[in-house]
Amino acid sequence: MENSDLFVCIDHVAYVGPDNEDAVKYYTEVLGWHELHREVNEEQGVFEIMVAPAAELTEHMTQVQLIQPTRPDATTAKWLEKNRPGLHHMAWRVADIDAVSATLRERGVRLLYDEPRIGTGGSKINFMHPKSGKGVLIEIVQPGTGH
Ligand SMILES: C[C@@H](C(=O)O)C(=O)SCCNC(=O)CCNC(=O)[C@H](O)C(C)(C)COP(=O)(O)OP(=O)(O)OC[C@H]1O[C@@H](n2cnc3c(N)ncnc32)[C@H](O)[C@@H]1OP(=O)(O)O
Repeated sequence: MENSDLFVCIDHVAYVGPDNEDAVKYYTEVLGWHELHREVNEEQGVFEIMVAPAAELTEHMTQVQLIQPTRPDATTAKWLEKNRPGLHHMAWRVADIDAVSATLRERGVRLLYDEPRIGTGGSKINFMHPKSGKGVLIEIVQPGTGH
């Protein structure tokens, strides 16, 4: 795969905190952002709200994903025990997650899941371990139809 075919844009940046309704109130009422989507992802143990600076997404617009853990054994709950609320990960959009995953593995990148899992809006997701992301947890995401 050519380097130019790997990544499309920064899809979203994820904030983790204990109270999503409080976080979304701040983004919408103080900062003037728009809530575009919300859902609970049982597998990941997160309640997430997608917000953007515009009411309609343009092609490569980056969203902020507000995340509240839904159970104590969720990875984000464990993260909150060790860190203050704040930026948790960055997600890079891809067109073909299987092809990109294969190329990244060939290049020695450590992906957390053998196969993609389901993310926001039916997207397909995987994560690069922070050790493979220069200290940053990076999600790769192939958008679904409800994104
Ligand atoms: C639904 C969705 C969507 O977008 O559609 C989502 O986003 S779900 C979002 C929530 N889901 C996820 O995050 C799933 C992927 N994440 C994970 O599986 C986990 O968080 C791991 C990345 C494997 C870390 O778990 P682990 O149990 O190993 O934690 P740990 O505290 O022992 O951390 C191991 C090392 O990774 C570092 N580390 C942990 N979390 C980090 C983070 N968010 N950013 C940067 N570094 C991080 C720790 O500092 C530590 O470094 P040192 O070893 O140097 O001390």
